[in-house]
Amino acid sequence: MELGWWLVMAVAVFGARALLTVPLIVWGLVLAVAALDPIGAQSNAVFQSRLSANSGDSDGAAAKDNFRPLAATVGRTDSTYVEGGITILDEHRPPITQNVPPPQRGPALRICVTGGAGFIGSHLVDKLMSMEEGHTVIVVDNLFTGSKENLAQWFGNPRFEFIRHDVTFPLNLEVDQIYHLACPASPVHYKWNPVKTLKTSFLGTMQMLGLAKRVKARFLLASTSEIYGDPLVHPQAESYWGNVNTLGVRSCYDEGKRAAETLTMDYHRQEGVEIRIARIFNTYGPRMSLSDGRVVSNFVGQAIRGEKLTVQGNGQQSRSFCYVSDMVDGLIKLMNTEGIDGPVNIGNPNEFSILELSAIIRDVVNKNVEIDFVPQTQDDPKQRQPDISRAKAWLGWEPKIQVAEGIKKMATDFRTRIRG
Ligand SMILES: O=C(O)[C@H]1O[C@H](OP(=O)(O)OP(=O)(O)OC[C@H]2O[C@@H](n3ccc(=O)[nH]c3=O)[C@H](O)[C@@H]2O)[C@H](O)[C@@H](O)[C@@H]1O
Repeated sequence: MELGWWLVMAVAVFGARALLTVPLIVWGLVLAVAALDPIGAQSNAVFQSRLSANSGDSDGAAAKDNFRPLAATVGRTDSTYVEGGITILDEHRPPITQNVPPPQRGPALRICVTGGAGFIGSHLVDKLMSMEEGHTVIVVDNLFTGSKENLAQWFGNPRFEFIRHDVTFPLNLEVDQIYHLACPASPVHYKWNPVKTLKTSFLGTMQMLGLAKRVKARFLLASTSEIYGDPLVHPQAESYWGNVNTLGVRSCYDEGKRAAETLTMDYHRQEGVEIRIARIFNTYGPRMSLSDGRVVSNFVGQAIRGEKLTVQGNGQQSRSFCYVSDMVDGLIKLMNTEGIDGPVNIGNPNEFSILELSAIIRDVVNKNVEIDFVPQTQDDPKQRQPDISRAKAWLGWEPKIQVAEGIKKMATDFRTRIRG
């Protein structure tokens, strides 16, 4: 019988729609046979040549251009894969689950820096982002005292993220390390809203320790020399328990950080969280806020503007000043050194009275400014000098930058910002 009659009969018996499925079934059978083809490369070559023919390109290059480029799939550079002799487009690729070794965990870490938009925090971020390991850095900051400008160079970098967040509230992140710096550190700032300062120290540390526990991250607390209060032992070693007024105007910060240290140790002892406690002594450098209120930034700003240097009290009280790059190196060493078992002072043991500091700043920045003696603030510690034996022994760290050199660098930055 002629083919036309067969067709008329088939439509009458099965209907037109069923008839259309026949070519699809035939095509499926062809594919199945091809899958069993022992000479897969041959079928592949046929497939490739058909692509080439369709594109009018004899060597297949133009046809390949139609494929989605493949990014990072276990060393492959093309955008097809061959299975059973058939080349399959990338978008139809099944998940690769067999015969591929799991990705090796490299030294690049996901690192959270709370308070990363602040003075020390932003310098720490710069250093972490610049390290050859290729770390990803996630800054968490509510911008109360910090500023996005301090991080301007990193916005748009795929290894950098910024989260505007108040650390007293819960936060979920997947990270390997947490540097917890978030808290106002200038007496002017922390005394402005003491209740919030205490909440930030305690609740903020509690939230971030909870996160460290959940994701098994190593946690570094930025504590402070202020936990020694008005010290009766000089210089201050980590073994000294301090002399703090629980009721004074500075207590919100001092006692807040002392409670934060206790909480950190308890999360370590009770929950097994890997912790580090850095007791940070007075730190200075470029990028300090012009309205920070601390002595070095006040004096450098005043000297540049030609104003009198405001020495509080008689200027005989002492501090030991650490340049910010030394501080950041110390923090990173502390975080990454194994076997640390207790707090570590990070600071520069070179001690100066505030009057001596004013003389250095006049010498380096502006010899023509005068001193203005103004009232002393309540509970101001009379002396402070870190004993850094532990940092030397445990971390192999000690500061390198002398005060005059550091103040020169800081003055360059302040001049630009003050004079524009
Ligand atoms: O810079 C820091 O890293 C430290 O700053 C403060 O501690 P404090 O030592 O009181 O810092 P300043 O406010 O810079 O005061 C240092 C001394 O300079 C004096 N001062 C301050 C400002 C000023 O204009 N003139 C002046 O004589 C103060 O009376 C004080 O004796 C914080 O409380 C610490 O947590 C922080 O670690």
